Amino acid sequence: MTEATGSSSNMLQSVVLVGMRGSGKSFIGKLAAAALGWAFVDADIVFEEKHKIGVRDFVRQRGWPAFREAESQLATDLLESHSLGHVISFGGGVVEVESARQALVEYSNKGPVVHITREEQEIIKYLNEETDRPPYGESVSDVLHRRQPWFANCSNFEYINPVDIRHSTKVDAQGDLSHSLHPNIERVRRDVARFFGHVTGQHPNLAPNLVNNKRSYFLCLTYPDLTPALSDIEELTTGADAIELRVDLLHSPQDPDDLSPYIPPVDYVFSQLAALRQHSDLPIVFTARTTSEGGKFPSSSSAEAFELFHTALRHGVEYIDVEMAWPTNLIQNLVSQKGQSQIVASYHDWSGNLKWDSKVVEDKYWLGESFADIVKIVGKANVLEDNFALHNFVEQKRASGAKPIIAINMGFEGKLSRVLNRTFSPVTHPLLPNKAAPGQMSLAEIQTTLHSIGQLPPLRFYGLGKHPLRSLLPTLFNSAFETLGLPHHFELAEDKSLGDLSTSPDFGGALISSPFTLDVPKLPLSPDSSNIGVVDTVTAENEGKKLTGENAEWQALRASILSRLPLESESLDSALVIGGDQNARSAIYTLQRLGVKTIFLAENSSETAHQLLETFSRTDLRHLHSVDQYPSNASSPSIIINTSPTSSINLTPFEKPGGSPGTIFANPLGGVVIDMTFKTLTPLLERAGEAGPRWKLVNGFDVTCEQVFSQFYMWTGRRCPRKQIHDIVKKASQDELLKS
Ligand SMILES: O=C1C[C@@](O)(C(=O)O)C[C@@H](O)[C@@H]1O
Repeated sequence: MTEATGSSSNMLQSVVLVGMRGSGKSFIGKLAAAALGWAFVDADIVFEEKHKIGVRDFVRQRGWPAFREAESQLATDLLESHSLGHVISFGGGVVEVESARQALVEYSNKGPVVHITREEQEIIKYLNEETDRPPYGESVSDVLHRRQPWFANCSNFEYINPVDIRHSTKVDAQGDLSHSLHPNIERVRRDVARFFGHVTGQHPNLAPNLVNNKRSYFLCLTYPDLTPALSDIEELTTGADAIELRVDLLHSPQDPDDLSPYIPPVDYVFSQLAALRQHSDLPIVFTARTTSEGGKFPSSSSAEAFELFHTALRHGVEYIDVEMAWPTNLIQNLVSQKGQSQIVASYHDWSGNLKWDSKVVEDKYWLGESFADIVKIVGKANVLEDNFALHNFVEQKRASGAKPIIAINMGFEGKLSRVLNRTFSPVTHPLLPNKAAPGQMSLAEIQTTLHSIGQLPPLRFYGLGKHPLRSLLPTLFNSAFETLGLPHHFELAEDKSLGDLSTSPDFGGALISSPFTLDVPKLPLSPDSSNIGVVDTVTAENEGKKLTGENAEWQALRASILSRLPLESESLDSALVIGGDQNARSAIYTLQRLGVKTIFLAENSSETAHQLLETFSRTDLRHLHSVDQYPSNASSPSIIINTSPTSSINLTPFEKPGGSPGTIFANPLGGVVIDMTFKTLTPLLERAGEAGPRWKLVNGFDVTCEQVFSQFYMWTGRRCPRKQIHDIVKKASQDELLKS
């Protein structure tokens, strides 16, 4: 098996996909290419273009050996000619030829070769339904088993295709607030983006707060089997920066309970990881805590531990916790293979005898520092003063520009050290079956304590302007602050000016709705809000001294679309924006950023339309005076956004049942229809619903939820409790009073 690539490789180095026919290489490859903004190359298609004959016919006319030779020649050529900025998918049989295997192994020393895997039964089912490719002349299962070791040897990463084709037809949704109705699309897209962003180094999935030296936390999962807890992962991890998978605590339900010592089987560990990845894109801290350091992993089983660690790197795990007591040569080898992932060097002393000002601690620190990205030292406090000694040690190291350090005292007396620790504080959650260590606190408990001891100043956030859901905003933000134990407060300040509010040192930020949106005085703008020309959020840093104007709406639109857009919609040829008022700017910008080729704007005022055409002059934006002018020869849109409840555009074509105008809903793959009106169902959404279940419906409430998530993150640097917000908004949307 080749290993994860060293960090010196070029980050534009193309990604190569190998794996069995039917494992989903093209499907995952196209999603990966879209996420990276790279081009996708299907080697089979290049083969057909080059040889002017289909793969199936080539094999029929010239036989398998000739095909294999031509295929492996092409593979070697492609690795050279497309070595940068591409996602290249190779035919499953490429590994049958020795020279192609060698070329892949060589390539894996500089770029990612990803083995796409999928359950055997899934592959067989898929191939039984498919007739385009030449028959093997042997059973799929035999072919799979023969090639399996080659795939593993030639690749340095592995990605488990998360799409369960046996269930994928059930992915459907109506225009309801609940995200959980269409989880697969969102999860698959996010997971592919996370994995490929990380392994290419384009967007390493590392915790941003850790990088910026802000306070960061990881949640320690203590389940033997995560399956029953998966639906709670979002709630459990709210506000956290990473998730610790305590591999030593995993126990397969298929193994007897009393096996001791117990090492969870590799397959079990990585199927648990894959399941976890489907419920969170937070970075994972992969830990096999040994019995001598307080865990359950046999301390003498270094070979098994390092097999797990190397496999974790292959699966794109972001942080690996390596105890300093493991053999040096094994550690060094792992470090040399870490690629974009990071190593945490850890040392635990449970005895209660660890002295933070001792040579032992100093030596452990420098040992960890010599090979890891983060050093973790955990002792046990007997008295409160043990935490002061720990704190002094950390502050000294920090003052000398040290690497990030996690320093904790276990035990009840050690809680203060958990509150003061800044980097990756391990936290628990009330819903977990048990704590990973004595004295562990929840994230909310730590925040509340930080506030009580004067370390987390309360900030004030304001709602300016007349937001359509203004009566709800304080509840949304304040309940989210409360859940995370943050001492902040949100209030409406509709008649106040940003200038007056932002001079106060406790100013945390503001949300701005029209009529203020366009004339925020001389605020430095983020690149997005400056391109859009609309500010709806103000963030404050440096005790309010550094303000920035942001746009959360486009982020909300992008999230609403990406979580619903059919996975098969790989190229977005066209989209329709209805109405040209202020929201149209963020809508057009979102579509542009998503790579939509042609955007039609239905707006009856030529003046309004022309202003937008000028702003977005680099986009292929075409003006229509009405929706039914949508050209019959243009491809049907995959995304339709009605931007305004008071749109001047005539929506009567949508008003009568069955009356969908022209080709608007004709896209066979369906798509996403967003009506930013604050009604659960509008004529546009109703017509889209009639067009079939492939159309996913989004209303103003849905978009607002996403906007709140973005604003909350911009203000606090922490993820918002999503379900809680959804529930509040859903309840409100059912309230007749809000349906104005
Ligand atoms: O190393 C640590 C710290 C810890 O032991 C604690 O004290 O919170 C919890 C462990 O899960 C983690 O790996």
